[in-house]
Amino acid sequence: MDLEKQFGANNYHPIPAVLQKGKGVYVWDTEGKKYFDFLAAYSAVNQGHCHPRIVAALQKQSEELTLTSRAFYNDKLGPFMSFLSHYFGLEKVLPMNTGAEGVETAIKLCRKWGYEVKGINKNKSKIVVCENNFHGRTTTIISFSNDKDATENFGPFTEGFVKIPYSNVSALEKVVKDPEVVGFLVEPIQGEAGVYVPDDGYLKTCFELCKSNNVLFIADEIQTGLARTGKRLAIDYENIKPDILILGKALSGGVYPVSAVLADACIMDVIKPGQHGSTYGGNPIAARVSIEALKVIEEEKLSDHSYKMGAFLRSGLDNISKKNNILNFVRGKGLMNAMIINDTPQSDTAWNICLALKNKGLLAKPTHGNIIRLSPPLVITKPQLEEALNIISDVLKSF
Ligand SMILES: Cc1ncc(COP(=O)(O)O)c(CNc2cccc(C(=O)O)c2)c1O
Repeated sequence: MDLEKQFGANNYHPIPAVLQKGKGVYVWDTEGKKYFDFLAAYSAVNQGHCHPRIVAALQKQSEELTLTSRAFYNDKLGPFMSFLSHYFGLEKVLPMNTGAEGVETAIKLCRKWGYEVKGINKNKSKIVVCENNFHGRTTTIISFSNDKDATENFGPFTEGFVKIPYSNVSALEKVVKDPEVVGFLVEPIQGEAGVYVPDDGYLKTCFELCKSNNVLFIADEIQTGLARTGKRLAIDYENIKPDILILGKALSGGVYPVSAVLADACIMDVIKPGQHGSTYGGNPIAARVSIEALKVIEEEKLSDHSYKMGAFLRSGLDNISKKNNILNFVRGKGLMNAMIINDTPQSDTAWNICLALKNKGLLAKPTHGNIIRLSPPLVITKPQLEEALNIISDVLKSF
């Protein structure tokens, strides 16, 4: 911890736990203390820490071929692209590394489609986004953030984005008719803002509004995707096939940075050789690890399991909130949930609750003041949830 403080940029404020080992839903600190991991690296470790099949894929590929760049083909990328295309039902895949790179790729793809297919005036494209969004930390992405911490003194910002309130159909209806609007970028559940679940039907209505106005519907499923919310993708709750799909985090089961952008050929083919890419994008380790990570989700039926365990977790938390007014209420879908603490966002109550949870063997972290996210690896079992609920109940009783 001290070395990080001495030599590291001060760009995080971690819960004071120094972790050394992880397995399934558990992590251990350097003193050998065991914790439930209720953050799962913000939904990057859906399959559980160090899943043996995913680690084996990483190990095997790392002894064969790690990186060639896209100057050549490699024997793992085609199978990766084919697997993703069939699994998500979109024709083409553009592989990148981090979530933000995926979002940036989607923005560039949507703009280019706007000029070359929709036919809008050069450099006039607009992409609609939602207030309180979180899509990453690059300069263009924070250009459409309204979070002061994310934007202050990082200007000048990228133009071409229109912000509207989340979960508000008429707000989209007003702006989507503008002929220069080329896309609507949305999180199916707003994760970083505090696990805001939109009204039922919101996403479907927005999708239809986009369709009827020749605007691309861009689903950022980096945090909500891959069984986290109890479905393969969060948009599956409303049977939406997005024009552009962005994946990341658990795409590699937390063992390697992998992201990907998917779209049908009529959109993806606007990108020509030499117009976009990345050194590590589509490398053989990323490809082989991700195929295994997706197979684990499928074969271990993690979507159904996440759905059932999420319902069990929320009902347990609802029972706690009935007996303890420090827990205002709970919200979420599948195993993407948050506890809303009955105090002001400016108070440090949620932080102190997380410190107390840590001392009792459960790691969680507040987002935006009084909201504590609860997103364990999806492999968590009912007995483990019962034990975790007892820890949460005991801690909340002491506040
Ligand atoms: C919905 C969504 N979109 C994009 C990103 C960016 O992904 P990358 O971080 O891989 O570039 C996210 C990331 N989500 C996220 C959640 C919490 C913390 C942090 C952090 O930057 O420490 C990131 C996300 O939750």
